Amino acid sequence: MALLEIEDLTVEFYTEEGVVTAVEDLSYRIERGEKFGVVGESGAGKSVTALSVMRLIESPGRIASGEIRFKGEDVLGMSEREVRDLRGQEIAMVFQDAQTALNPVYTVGEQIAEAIRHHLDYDDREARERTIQLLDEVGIPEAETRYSDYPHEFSGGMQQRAIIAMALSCEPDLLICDEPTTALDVTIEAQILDLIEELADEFDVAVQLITHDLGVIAKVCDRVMVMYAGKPVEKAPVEELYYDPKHPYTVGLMSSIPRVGDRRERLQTIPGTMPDLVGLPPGCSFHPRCPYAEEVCTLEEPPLLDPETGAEASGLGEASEHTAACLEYAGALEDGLDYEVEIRNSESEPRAPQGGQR
Ligand SMILES: Nc1ncnc2c1ncn2[C@@H]1O[C@H](COP(=O)(O)OP(=O)(O)OP(=O)(O)O)[C@@H](O)[C@H]1O
Repeated sequence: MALLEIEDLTVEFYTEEGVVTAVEDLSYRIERGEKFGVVGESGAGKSVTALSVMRLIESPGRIASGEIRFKGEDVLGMSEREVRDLRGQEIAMVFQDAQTALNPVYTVGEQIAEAIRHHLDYDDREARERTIQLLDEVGIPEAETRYSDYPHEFSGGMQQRAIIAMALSCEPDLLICDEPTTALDVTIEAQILDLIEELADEFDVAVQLITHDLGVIAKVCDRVMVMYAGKPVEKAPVEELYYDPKHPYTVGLMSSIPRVGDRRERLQTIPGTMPDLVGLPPGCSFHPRCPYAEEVCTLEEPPLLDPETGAEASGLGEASEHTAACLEYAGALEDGLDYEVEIRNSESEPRAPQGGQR
């Protein structure tokens, strides 16, 4: 049994424009201690997926169908009280904006200590000691003194460290990080990613890392799911995704991995934008932006397939599996996919493939 199992999850929002299917038939699993990345452009459904796991989807949204199991327990069937315990003690979440997660009127230390007192049976002194220890572990210098600082006295990076300390304070088994470094500059981003990686190993906590940046996933994760318009389009162990991407959308994302110091607009190499989720294009949702699309792509919607055998992926899939939702692997494209992956071994990080031209 995996730590987290999501099966055929569909989440809808009832808006004035119509029903928005933000997530559709999504399945994935996260093993204990695994670092799992979810990547895709804005609006792909990454945050909605994470909020569903925490049962935090609010009106006008609802989980229309599917199953969510955490340690085998049916999350959607839990009482409110059970869900609160799940959020406090088993799954913690770190958001992009540390400022909104910290209350400006309490000191940083008090806020973390309060979370510890609330979730674990610690008295005031123990909670304070544990907080100082945690602040130290997340790399806040002079943790004892900084305990009494207010959030505004912390830099953005320090605030995010404090939030991570708070998230870890109740010893969760899963830490969901939703764009944890988007608001930070590149150097601080790298430090926070290192921290998340170190702490995941030290605290033996699984991580679901959500980002629009494949470079971030490469640094931290073991396995990755690429999402497009509410659906998974590719799932693979991270190295395989980098060296042998199978979906044209993934190739486009990789071509736009920014290099250090490069703040250009990301994803500029994939022309077009995510489709309107109220009226998704027929067939493959990516076909209007895909350089390899053929007529069949406007007619048929590809499921996740094994690129080698063309077999349809079953439900949650195996952790080692590499699958992609492209009709090429059903043998349906006449001209095939025509891109090459360029690997430069002189670089320490895997490099982007070069998208091919027709
Ligand atoms: N409260 C809401 N009301 C209506 N639609 C919503 C709401 N929240 C999300 N959606 C819909 O769900 C889609 C997916 O949103 P989601 O926040 O999961 O995307 P994302 O991949 O996390 O993007 P980002 O990187 O911008 O956070 C949105 O484009 C929007 O259409």
